[in-house]
Amino acid sequence: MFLHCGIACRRKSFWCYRLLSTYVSKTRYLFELKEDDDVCRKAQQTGAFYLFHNLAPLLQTSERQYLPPRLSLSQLERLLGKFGQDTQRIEDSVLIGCSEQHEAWFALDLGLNSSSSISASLQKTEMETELKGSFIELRKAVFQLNEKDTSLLFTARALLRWHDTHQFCSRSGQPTKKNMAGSKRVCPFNKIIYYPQVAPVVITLVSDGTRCLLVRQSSFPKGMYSALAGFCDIGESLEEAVRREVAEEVGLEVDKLQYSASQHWPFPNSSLMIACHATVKPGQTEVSP
Ligand SMILES: NC(=O)C1=CN([C@@H]2O[C@H](COP(=O)(O)OP(=O)(O)OC[C@H]3O[C@@H](n4cnc5c(N)ncnc54)[C@H](O)[C@@H]3O)[C@@H](O)[C@H]2O)C=CC1
Ligand SMILES: [Mg+2]
Repeated sequence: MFLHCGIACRRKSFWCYRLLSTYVSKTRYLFELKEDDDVCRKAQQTGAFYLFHNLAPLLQTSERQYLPPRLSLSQLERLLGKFGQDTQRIEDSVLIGCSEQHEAWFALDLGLNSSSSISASLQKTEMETELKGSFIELRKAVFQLNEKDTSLLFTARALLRWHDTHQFCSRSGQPTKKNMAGSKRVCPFNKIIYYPQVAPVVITLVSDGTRCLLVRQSSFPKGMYSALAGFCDIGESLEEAVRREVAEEVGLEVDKLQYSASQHWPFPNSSLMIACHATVKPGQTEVSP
């Protein structure tokens, strides 16, 4: 019976192994990196590092496009050495993804004051010269980056900012400690675990069937319009948030709505933008901002 089970299981695991897609294998590896500090530390040896300075990514220009250069661990250690920094600072890096071949990708901000070493912000201009690139505000660079780099740098910015602003336990007041991957912070005093926060936001294109409604905030650059957006309140469903935001901001009542797509948005804090199409009742199209 035992033998039979053993064979069956082995067969089963053989099939499981064979059937694992590259995507599933990558996803499980990322999960392991988040859960196991030793595996993550090992992954840094063969990984690649994206650099930031005060949340602005290091970018190089190539044919009117921006490309984020990647450094190996030894290149990063050499750089830190050159600027008189302790390699301990690498502990501040956060995991942002990995390749299909399991090369792990990390992001490190050299401009923010480090939490794991006493070193302060590194000089921006000197670093730009050394690295043959510029630290450019992500919001300004976004239209000259490809989709894959945008997504990685958005994740990196959001995670780096979250760690920078969540260094203390809100109950004990003690410094919290980040795990290697940066997927959480723990208070060593009372063991509370803090996970990176994402605020759900609805963004809705309202239409009366023939026209759609675009709006602008006074803070927008001249000529910029967008669909209606707003943060979800605690206790609300997605549908309730859309109805409330539309009523609050333009005084219209939503009749029907449909989910369309979603996107992570790291400005100013991490939010999940959930996009919907909404229609108002016929004849009820008087806008009151
Ligand atoms: N991708 C796009 O085209 C657009 C993106 N957005 C983004 O959508 C988000 C929400 O848009 P708004 O019209 O500003 O929201 P909103 O209409 O909910 O108004 C903002 C106000 O909501 C309150 N608020 C409630 N929860 C909040 C939270 N978790 N974080 C910050 N403020 C909170 C604050 O009082 C704040 O002043 C922003 O992050 C903005 O960057 C907004 C418009 C266009
Ligand atoms: Mg709004």
